[in-house]
Amino acid sequence: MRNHRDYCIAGKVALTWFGPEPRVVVADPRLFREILSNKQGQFGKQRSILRIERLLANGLTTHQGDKWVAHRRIINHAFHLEKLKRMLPAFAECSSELVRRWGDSMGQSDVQEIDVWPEFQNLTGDVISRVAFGSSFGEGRKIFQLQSEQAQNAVKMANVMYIPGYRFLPTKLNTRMKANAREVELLLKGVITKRERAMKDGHADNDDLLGVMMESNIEESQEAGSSMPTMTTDDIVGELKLFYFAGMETTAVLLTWAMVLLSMHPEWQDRAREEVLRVFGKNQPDSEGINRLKVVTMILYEVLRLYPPILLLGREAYKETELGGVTYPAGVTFALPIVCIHHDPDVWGEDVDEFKPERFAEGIAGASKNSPAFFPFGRGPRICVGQNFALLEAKMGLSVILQHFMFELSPSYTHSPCPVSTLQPQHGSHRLSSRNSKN
Ligand code: HEM
Repeated sequence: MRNHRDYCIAGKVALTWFGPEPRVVVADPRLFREILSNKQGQFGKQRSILRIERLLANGLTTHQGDKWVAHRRIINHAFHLEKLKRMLPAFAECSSELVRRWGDSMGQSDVQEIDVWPEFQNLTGDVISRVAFGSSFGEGRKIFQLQSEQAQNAVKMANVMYIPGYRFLPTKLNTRMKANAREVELLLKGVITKRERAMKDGHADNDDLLGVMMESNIEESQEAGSSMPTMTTDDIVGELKLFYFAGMETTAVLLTWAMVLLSMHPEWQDRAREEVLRVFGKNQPDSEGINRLKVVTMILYEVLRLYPPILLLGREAYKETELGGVTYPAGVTFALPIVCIHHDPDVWGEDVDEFKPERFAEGIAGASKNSPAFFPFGRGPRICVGQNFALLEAKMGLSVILQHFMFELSPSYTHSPCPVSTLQPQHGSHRLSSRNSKN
């Protein structure tokens, strides 16, 4: 290997040592795009991260090669905007339940402190349970609770991961994780078997994620001329488990930071509410109206720029590769810090750390200097399959809240974004004052 100076390109690439592998940190948006686009197929997901992800769910994020291609095609279909429109009533129902609960807990008073971070975790868990399973929402909810516990356990486990073989020891944590995994699997297989039976009998309601995924699984295998479905039941279980991990906390932190920033910038809160009331009045938001929300979209993009839920992506050179004029040996890992690119003054201007949704007035392409540098959902073939889902969910949630409440930060709030599995408010009890909107 050459000396580390060889690995620095224009001050935006630096070599660091993390664990047993050399890591190259890439903070140049052009190289960032080149790696994520992976046109020559030389980059794969970082193998050490894949091992941790597999502990939680064996799904799209951990698949490689042909299996990933086949699954991605089926899942893309399930997350297509047209399909998501059919799921909109489920999004609306969960958001309305949330504001109903907030309203009830306020009783006669005008002002109340609400800890929105756990509230949004519950909301996004409910949404994924309802959107994924439709009428089997009850089982979905139980799965969501178990998966939330699994995610917390996985963070604990990652902290002791460096002890070789530790995860195979019968510790309390390992035993609990195994028991949870078994229970989730049983519940999911039960829901899938029930749905398969209903599909055969011709009375399945296929407007949910599970139904759409099972339908496109059958279509895909028919197109390939195979009598066997492309995805097995175990594969579907893996993908459903993944949706909880990939989609729950990410969207919950997006909504949380959106509430924080709109509390800090009441002028933008007013503009967003004005838009929501102009488009929907007090009616339930519909997909046609959601498409017309320009201010709310600009706000969500700016929140994702300042507080990207996923801070860093990892790629590994699976073979010797040339990048920015430097040749790297196979096995080098590239750390792609989304958060650094999103806070680079050379890319966004001197006001980079300010909340200015107007940057996105002309869309994403025009928001940064020279070339697009907005990567909250990644980029290239592995780009987040759930980004339409997440934005629809966030727009629905925020619109319904704005229709019913005005909000400001509680005096007890301390601003301290903290990277856990996602970028979260460190002081978990994240209080905000809310009161009924006079509009
Ligand atoms: C604000 C919310 C979200 C953010 C910021 C986000 C971010 C990301 C990012 C950065 C990646 C790329 C990872 C990589 O390249 O290694 C990704 C992948 C993925 N996301 Fe999301 N995500 C969000 C919501 C969701 C939702 C709601 C779902 C599903 C319900 C979802 C499902 C997935 C899946 C399955 C992948 C793997 C794609 C693949 O490997 O082909 N995400 N997400």
